[in-house]
Amino acid sequence: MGAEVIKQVVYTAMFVVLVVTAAVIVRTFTVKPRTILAPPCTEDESGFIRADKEMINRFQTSLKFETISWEPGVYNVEELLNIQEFIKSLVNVPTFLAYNLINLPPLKKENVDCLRVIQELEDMKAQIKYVSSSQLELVNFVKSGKAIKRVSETSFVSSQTDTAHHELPDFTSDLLDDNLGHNPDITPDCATDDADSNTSLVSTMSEEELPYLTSNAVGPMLNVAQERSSVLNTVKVKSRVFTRTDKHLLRDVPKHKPYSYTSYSYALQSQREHNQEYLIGSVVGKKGLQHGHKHSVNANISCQSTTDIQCRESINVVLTAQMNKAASTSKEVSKMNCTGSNVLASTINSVADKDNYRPIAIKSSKILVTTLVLLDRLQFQLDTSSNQFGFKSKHAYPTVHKSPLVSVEVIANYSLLYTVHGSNSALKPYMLTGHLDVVPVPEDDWDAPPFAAEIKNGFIYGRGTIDDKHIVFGILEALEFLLKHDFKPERTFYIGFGHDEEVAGEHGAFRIAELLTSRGIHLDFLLDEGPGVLSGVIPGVSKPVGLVGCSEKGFVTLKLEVSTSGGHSSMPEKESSIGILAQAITRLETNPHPSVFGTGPEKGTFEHLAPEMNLPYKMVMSNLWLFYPLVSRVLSWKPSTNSIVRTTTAVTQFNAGIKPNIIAPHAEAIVNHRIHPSETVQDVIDFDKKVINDDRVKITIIQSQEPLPVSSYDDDVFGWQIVKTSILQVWGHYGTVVAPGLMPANTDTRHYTEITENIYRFSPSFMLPEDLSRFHGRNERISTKNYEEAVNFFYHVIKNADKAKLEPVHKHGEEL
Ligand SMILES: CCCCCCCC/C=C\CCCCCCCC(=O)N[C@@H](Cc1c[nH]c2ccccc12)C(=O)O
Repeated sequence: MGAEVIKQVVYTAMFVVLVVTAAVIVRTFTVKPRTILAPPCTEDESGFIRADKEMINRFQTSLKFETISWEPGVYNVEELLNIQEFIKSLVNVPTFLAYNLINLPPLKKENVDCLRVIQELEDMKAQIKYVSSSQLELVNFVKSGKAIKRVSETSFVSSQTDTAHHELPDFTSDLLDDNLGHNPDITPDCATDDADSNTSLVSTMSEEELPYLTSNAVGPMLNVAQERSSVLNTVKVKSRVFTRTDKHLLRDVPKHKPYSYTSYSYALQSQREHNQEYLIGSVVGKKGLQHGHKHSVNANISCQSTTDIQCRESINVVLTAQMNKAASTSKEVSKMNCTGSNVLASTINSVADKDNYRPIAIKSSKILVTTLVLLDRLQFQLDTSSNQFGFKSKHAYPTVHKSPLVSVEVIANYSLLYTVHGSNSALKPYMLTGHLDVVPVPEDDWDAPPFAAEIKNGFIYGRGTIDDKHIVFGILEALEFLLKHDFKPERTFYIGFGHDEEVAGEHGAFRIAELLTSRGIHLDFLLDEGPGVLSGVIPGVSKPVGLVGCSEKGFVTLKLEVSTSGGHSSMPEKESSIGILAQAITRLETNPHPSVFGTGPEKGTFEHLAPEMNLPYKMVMSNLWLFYPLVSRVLSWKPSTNSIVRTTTAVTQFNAGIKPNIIAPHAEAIVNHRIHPSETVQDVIDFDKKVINDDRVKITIIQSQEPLPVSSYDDDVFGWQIVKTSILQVWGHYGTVVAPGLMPANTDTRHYTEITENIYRFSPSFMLPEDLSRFHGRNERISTKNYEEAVNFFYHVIKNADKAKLEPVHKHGEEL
């Protein structure tokens, strides 16, 4: 009886194994590859855009002007010093660090630490070029003709410039020079005979001479030319004067050091309660010979007043008097400290003295500045919303910027929204997005300097090459090419370049999306950065894979805190805050969130790729119904593939302790989870609490985002087909296959979910496994060939998307 049962069981088992094996074999050999829609794009095909020297050069130039997004937050002095260390490492590279240090109440003099940091920052500024946020405010002010209201009280402190290299024009000078001549009444004749011959006049700069202006500043600046004469009451003083430093004239502003080529702007802020208006005056000048020579300068002094009549009158009178005085004593002018810059500074100071205005000095240097506001706590708020971008889009892409089909809007001061108007309003618009900012470069051991855009062995090295400037400039190149070749789109499309993607896009992409929503715009699809063409990254596939992110993981950043009583280290308790927290962290790391492989778009990845895989993989991947646990385990081995099978856990910060002999009363850590689409923020927190299982560990949410919806990757869906076809047109000749996938990191797309259901994430970068660590890491680079491919990819996207629909597709592929 027993033997009979065993026999039955064995036979049944053998039968099951046989059936399963047969099913596996049948399945392995019947899964069909997905249809390739488009023919590969060959070099002779009309429309192929060749990356000539100029194109590469434009891209290189863009890489030299970086805007680095710092995580906003409150930093203590030590942290600030670390940041400072980093900033120091940028000295001597043509990099602009755009940041604001903001803190509000006045600095207490007795706060030695704070003063020390500020002094060091000041010293540091002598060596670094900054991009000014205040410049834009100046421009906006001039444009609007009315006051700029500031949220907080701020003082603008200038930076200095090393003139030796990377000469860049000062756009304030251009702005203000244009104003000269509006009021010929006040043109005192200052000294003219002592000017050094090396001193060249700061004359009005032509557009051609301003190639590196920030696009966001250029836009409003150029528009302003026609308007400004009518809205401003301009006082012009053109003079040749002598200069020394003007440090004693600047109130509310730390001392300046001598400078070599600088322009100045001064503003008065009304202190009247409900009347916060600005008066802005500017001096631009170029200093002549140094070292023992007279410091001659050719200065243009210009003053635009606000709508505050009293203030305006006041400054006009004082300025006129000052300049007349300078003119009448021209030979003595250097002695009396009547200088191009300080005439205006002293004028403003006198007005301030008598009329209760608060002077604000903006000393700018070419493309410049940081805004440093001194505060009374040992803390500084780093405000990343004031970035500027130094790429020459307007000049490098003249057809785009002059085309009547294209309109450009500056959003949230620094982001850009292009609308390319199509002729057929029946066609739903689409959108291409990218971002202008980059992450910092903490390491200095790159194979080529991170901000020099050097080409080595066919690769352009530089921060931003793959994240994300190849997209920004790829799009602009393609559009320039198309418009030059008389492309007139039928379908309207938008191009959005956010300025703060690296710190979550809360200002840039958010506002762009908000604007589009307010206009009632609904998009057919949107394409943003994402995985790319991956070669050797996905196990079992030898062909390159064009992986398109059809969903994006969510995230939750948690703060874990433990507080204990602390005390003397000679009499410790059994457990410390550090020990308790370390234990919690260890528990989290040793208990990863469970694999949910196959419940999100990663399933589609393998459905698409199984037919392309080598035999053992093909068998396994074609039969996920059987091999799920095995595949999930194998994918968990490598960080890149592990990221798609589960919610990941990364402990990113740990802070505790004050001194070797003090028991740390407080320890805290930051944990960053990326959430798989089949889980929620709450699921993650519940899991963590269970794993930590210690009430002494306080958990708070710093920031979170639920995973994003999964966009359709059905072959009938227009946006998916556009992206897929365009990938194949460019990379098809390598045998590339396209597959949907899950974006493991976050992008700006989360801000656009209300205006389209179809969001695709794909970066036109060809990546080998070792390239994945270049994102935010060392030696970020792109080959010149790849950059050419990126441009051609966007060319095809724009061309393909202009069709009402793509050719019918016959579908293959099935559920695995
Ligand atoms: C079998 C499949 C294998 C899958 C392999 C996956 C390969 C992935 C390849 C490339 C990944 C590219 C990652 C690029 C990331 C660029 C975006 C980025 O860096 N984002 C940052 C910053 C960020 C953006 N938005 C937010 C919102 C909230 C917090 C941070 C951010 C990031 O994600 O941290």
